[in-house]
Amino acid sequence: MEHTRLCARGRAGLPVLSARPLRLAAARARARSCRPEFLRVRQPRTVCQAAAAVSLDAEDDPRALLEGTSKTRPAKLPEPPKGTSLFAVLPYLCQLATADRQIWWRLGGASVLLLASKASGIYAPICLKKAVDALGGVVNQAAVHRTVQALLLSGVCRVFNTLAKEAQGPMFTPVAQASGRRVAYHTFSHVLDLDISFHLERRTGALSRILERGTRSVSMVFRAVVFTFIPTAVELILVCGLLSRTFTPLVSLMVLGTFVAYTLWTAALTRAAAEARKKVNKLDNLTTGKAVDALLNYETVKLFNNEQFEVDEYDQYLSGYQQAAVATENVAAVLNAGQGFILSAGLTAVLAFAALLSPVGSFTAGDLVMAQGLLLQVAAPLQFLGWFYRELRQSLVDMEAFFKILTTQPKLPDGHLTLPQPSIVGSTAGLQRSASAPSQEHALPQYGRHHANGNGAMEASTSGANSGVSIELRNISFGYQPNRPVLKGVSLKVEPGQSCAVVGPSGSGKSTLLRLLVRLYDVQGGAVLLDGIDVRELQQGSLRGAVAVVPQDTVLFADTVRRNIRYGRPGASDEEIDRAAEMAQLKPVIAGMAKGYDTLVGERGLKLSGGEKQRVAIARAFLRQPRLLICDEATSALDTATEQGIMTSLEELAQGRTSVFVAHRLSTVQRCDRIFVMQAGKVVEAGTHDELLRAGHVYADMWRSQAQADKEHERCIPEPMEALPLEA
Ligand SMILES: Nc1ncnc2c1ncn2[C@@H]1O[C@H](COP(=O)(O)OP(=O)(O)OP(=O)(O)O)[C@@H](O)[C@H]1O
Repeated sequence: MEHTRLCARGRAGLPVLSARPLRLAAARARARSCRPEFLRVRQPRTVCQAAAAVSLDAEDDPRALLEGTSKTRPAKLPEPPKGTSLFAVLPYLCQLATADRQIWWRLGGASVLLLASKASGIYAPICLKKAVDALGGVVNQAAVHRTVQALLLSGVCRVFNTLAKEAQGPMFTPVAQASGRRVAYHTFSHVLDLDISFHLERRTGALSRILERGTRSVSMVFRAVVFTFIPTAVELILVCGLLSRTFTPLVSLMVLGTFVAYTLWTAALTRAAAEARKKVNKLDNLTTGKAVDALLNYETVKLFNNEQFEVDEYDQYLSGYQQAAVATENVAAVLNAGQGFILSAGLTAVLAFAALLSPVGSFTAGDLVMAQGLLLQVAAPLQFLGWFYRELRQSLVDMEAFFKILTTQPKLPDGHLTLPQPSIVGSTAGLQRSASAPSQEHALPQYGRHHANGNGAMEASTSGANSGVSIELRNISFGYQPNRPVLKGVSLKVEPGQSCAVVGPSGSGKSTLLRLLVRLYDVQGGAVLLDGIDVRELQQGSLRGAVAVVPQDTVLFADTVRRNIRYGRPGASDEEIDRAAEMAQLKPVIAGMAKGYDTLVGERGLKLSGGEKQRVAIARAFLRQPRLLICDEATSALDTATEQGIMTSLEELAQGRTSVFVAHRLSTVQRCDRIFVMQAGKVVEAGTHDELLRAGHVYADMWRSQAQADKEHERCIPEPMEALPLEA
């Protein structure tokens, strides 16, 4: 445990970064030592890519470590407790542990071992008493024999005591570990279920610290109770019984008095330390959050030459943390000193009074040796108990923030309806039609069937058949903040299978409109309807399972190209992935990679260019074969030639589905069935490209100015190199 603490907090007790950012930081250092000209000559982004490459290529495949692990999902978590006192948390932990079917025999085994270890621990001083008493009279050969026998037996008892104590760990640890896994599983799942606004309000680094400390606390409390508090209580009862019998019950009362004073002192000071700990935790969250933020924005930091600025800001948090940590350490020092004093004074008094209060002649020298042994025996875990109690209090503080997250309810309650399945079944097209070696199962028309992985992605598309959803926005209004409306009464309709475009100036609310379509937020007025159903009444799984989004900024997982594409439909075969990559014009890029599909793309996909990342997102959409395709500036990072090729592919994908394109470059959406022009949160015009040009308003102006800009751009393109004179 001490080891874990050191790892988590660093040697000086300061928070350190988790392994991943550390690797990135190490890679950054290595990248720094490279010749900057070399890095710059290749491509501007190479500094960051080199860092990612060094950190990730060197890694072994983590999946190799997971062979043979359990695939069964952990049982549901009990309701988190209302408070975070030990009495509120204990029933929660009991409920947690009892879900494990092994608990009862393990608990029985651990109890037997506990009693055996405590009994043998107590019997050792009794043997010592016998050894001393044997030498109390005439010291002859027989007396020495008896002493040696007693000493040997005492040694055996101590060995047995240690073995039985150590065996309790393997007996109970699987239960504690299973509970830890269960808590971590459900917490992670819960956090993923929370809505986007929860995540936008929090820093990822800080959130991960809260979760990490929370799950650690659960196992800490477990250990404190099962391995320390209960065994110490059992030992105390046994020792007090023995002391009462040997001396007088008053001696036992004095032992109990020492324990009570010790506990009260510990409790009082720990309460004060808990307040200081809360501050330490907050600063710890901020420090980690700051570091993670800077590392995630590594490229920006580098390009603006702001390393020192970032380090200075980080250091401010570090110094705040340092102050708060020193304050808690001071409280801990006072606490430890008081505990030491109470224990030493109390136990000395117990021994002295045992001799004074007991009738003369009623006890032997051996009895005093035994009492000393017993008291030391019971005091040893007590010193531990103090540390454990402090840890326990701190764990309870850590749990407060953790339970707060666990009890946070998503602001978007799930609906109960599912999208009606498309009724028209046509011939298979898209991936099935063109996949080089489709599996037999996938070769069948599969309308209305959700994929076995449960993500709801459609597995087939139609050529000519219509599996699209209808979209209707009824006078919707929305703002991220109450006093700043973004959408002000937007109404529009798109028929199933139609393609539409949303265009307009930056900040007019186009992406916001798309977020409302997939219900990342709820509208504040009006309604969003898909297939005539208010999205608030739809199960979010059913809604998102029918949609594929190609976002404005694609961020990839730190995994292989193959796994990143497969994310569009986790059950997809390699052939389907290959076909999707082809449709997204990604194959030439993959062919140029050393490990092809198995190339790692780096942290957040940093090893790929913006256009390549965008094409991975497009490949995912092809794989998903959605009923509603949403492209938010899907080709903005591509050159014109690649853009045209991909637009043709996307148009093919869009056939028989409903599609919504947000684009700034109007030429990419002119073939859409309907174009909605937005300005300042309102739809100001709607129609086909030709209709809008004829109308001669906003769209026509945008078109003219873009055409003008394109012409000027063409004029600026220099002549081919060979046509230029070699010397001016
Ligand atoms: N999460 C958010 N919280 C608060 N305000 C936001 C949030 N996201 C967007 N906004 C604001 O909402 C407005 C509309 O943003 P939106 O992204 O929808 O515009 P857009 O038309 O898609 O712009 P662009 O073409 O530049 O992508 C902007 O003023 C933006 O600052």
